[in-house]
Amino acid sequence: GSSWSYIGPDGERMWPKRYPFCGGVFQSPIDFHNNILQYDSTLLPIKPEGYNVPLTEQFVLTNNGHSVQMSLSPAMSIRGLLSKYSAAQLHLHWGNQDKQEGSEHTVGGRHFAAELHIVHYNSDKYPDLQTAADKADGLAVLAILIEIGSFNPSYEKIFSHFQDVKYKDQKTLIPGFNVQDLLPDRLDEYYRYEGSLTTPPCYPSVLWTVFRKPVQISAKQLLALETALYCTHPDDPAPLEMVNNFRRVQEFEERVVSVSFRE
Ligand SMILES: NS(=O)(=O)c1c(F)c(F)c(S(=O)(=O)CCO)c(N[C@H]2CCc3ccccc32)c1F
Ligand SMILES: [Zn+2]
Repeated sequence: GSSWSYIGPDGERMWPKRYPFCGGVFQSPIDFHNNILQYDSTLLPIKPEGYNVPLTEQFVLTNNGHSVQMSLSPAMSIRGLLSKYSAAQLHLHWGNQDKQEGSEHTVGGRHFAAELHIVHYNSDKYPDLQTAADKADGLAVLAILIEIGSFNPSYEKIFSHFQDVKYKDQKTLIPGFNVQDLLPDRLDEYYRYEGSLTTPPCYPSVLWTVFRKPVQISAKQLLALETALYCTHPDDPAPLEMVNNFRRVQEFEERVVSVSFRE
């Protein structure tokens, strides 16, 4: 029941009034353009561990009113960072059927169709996501840019359940699958910077890894994402479609984005 939205009186321009960090430093998302990128040869490939979750396990898919989120197993983690980061949840950001440009991060000022975020917390230092969420070294989010192309059977393992989570607070169970199949194949090529949660409370606690290579889903899959879900409860007299749930790119002065790739 958080009191913020992406549109209207509680929209992103008003977030800082209730959530001061949203008007603070190190805010995300940002635009990746040439004169802020710096090659860093020390950046290691991201190494997912425990991502291949057996069919016998289940993920909880929830409509939380802002996005559709899938709980992840704490047995899932990523290596290659200073600490071990354990997976907590994944969720998506997208546009609408008339403007299919709903990614949060942009490249050369261009939006992708959508963006997947896999949220991890520093499990070397903190017991859970809530404790880690407001700590400077608390979170690591993997961002996967999504473009229109061929049908993606891995994303379909999530998308095929949208009819069961149409409305706020609805949940359903998804059999385990290899979450690594949601990632592009090049885990060694990415943008890296210190930023924030892109939703309130906007804590500046996120080490962002945005993969250079986008993944593809079909036009039909993207349309399902853009038209299936509502921000409101089933009985709400004023239903609100869950569309355009992306924050605009933030000012990025005197900050550098490290890249793990040359040209
Ligand atoms: N784009 S993003 O990766 O920054 C990001 C979101 F975009 C987003 F929507 C959520 S949420 O939990 O689904 C809803 C708002 O908290 C979270 N969840 C985070 C926000 C802070 C927090 C605290 C406890 C549990 C989850 C989260 C999030 F980290
Ligand atoms: Zn997100």
